Amino acid sequence: MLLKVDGITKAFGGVKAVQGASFDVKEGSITALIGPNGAGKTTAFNLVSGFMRPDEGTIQFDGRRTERLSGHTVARHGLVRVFQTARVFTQMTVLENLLIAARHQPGEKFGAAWLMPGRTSRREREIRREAEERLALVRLTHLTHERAGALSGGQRKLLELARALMVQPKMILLDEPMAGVAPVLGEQLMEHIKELREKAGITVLIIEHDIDLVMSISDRVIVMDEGRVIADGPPDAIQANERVITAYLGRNAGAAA
Ligand SMILES: Nc1ncnc2c1ncn2[C@@H]1O[C@H](COP(=O)(O)OP(=O)(O)OP(=O)(O)O)[C@@H](O)[C@H]1O
Repeated sequence: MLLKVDGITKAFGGVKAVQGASFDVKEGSITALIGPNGAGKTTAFNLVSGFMRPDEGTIQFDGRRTERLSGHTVARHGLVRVFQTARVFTQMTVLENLLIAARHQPGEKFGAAWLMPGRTSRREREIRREAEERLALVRLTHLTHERAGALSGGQRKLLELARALMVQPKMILLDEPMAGVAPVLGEQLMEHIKELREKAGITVLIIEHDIDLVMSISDRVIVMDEGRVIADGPPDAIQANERVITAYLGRNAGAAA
C-alpha cells in the first residue's frame, strides 16, 4: 500500500466533516473516492495532501508518517494534489508554467536563469525536455508557446496536470478533474490519467461525481457518507452494494421531496 489512512477525523466547529475514516490506496492503482455532497471527500483530500491536519488519526505515505507535515513537504515526498480549479500563471506561456513548476523539485537550487535565452546548462535542457514530454502526454504540444491565459478551461486543466507531473510524483490526487471540461476533452483527460498509470507508474486517487466514468476507469472505489467510509471494493461490487445505493438514493429521494 502506498497510502494508508487510519481513523482520521476533522471537525469544523460542530460539523464533523470526517469521522474516523480509514482507507488504503494500492501502489499503481487508480482509486476513486466517491460519495454524496458533503460526505467529506474534499476534507479527506485536504488531510491526505497536508493542507489540513487531522484532529485524530494517522496517515502514512510511502512508508512515512505524514499527518503532521505541510502540503509542501508532502508534495516533496511525492504526493501531489491537482486542484479542481486549475491554478496556472496566465501571463506566462504554457512551457514557462512547466519550467517554473520544476523549480520546486528537490535539489533545484537555481533561479529563473533557464528562462533567459543563451544561459542553458545541461540540467536546464533536461528540464525543458521533460516539460516537452509532459506536454506531449497531455497533447498540448501545439500550445507550447501560447500564453496560458488564452487556454480554454479544459486545456488549463490539462496544463495543471502536466505541471503536477513535473515534480515526478509517485501519487496524484485529482479533485473532480472532469468538472467544467467539454466532453471530448474530458474523454482525453481520462485517457491521459490511464496513461499516467501505465507509462509513468503513477498512482491516482480521484474524486469524481460521474459514476459511469468512475466505474470505467478505477480499479477500486472507496465510498464515503457523512464523514465515514461506508464501502470499499472493486467497482462492480460497489455498484451492487446496498449501503451505497441507499446513501445515494436516500439523498436523492430527500432532495426530491
Ligand atoms: N472549512 C470548512 N469550514 C466549515 N465546514 C466545512 C469546511 N470544509 C468542509 N466543511 C463541511 O464539512 C462537510 C464535508 O465537506 P466536504 O467538502 O469535505 O464534502 P465533499 O464530500 O467534498 O462534498 P462535495 O461533493 O459537495 O464537494 C460539509 O458539511 C461541509 O459543509
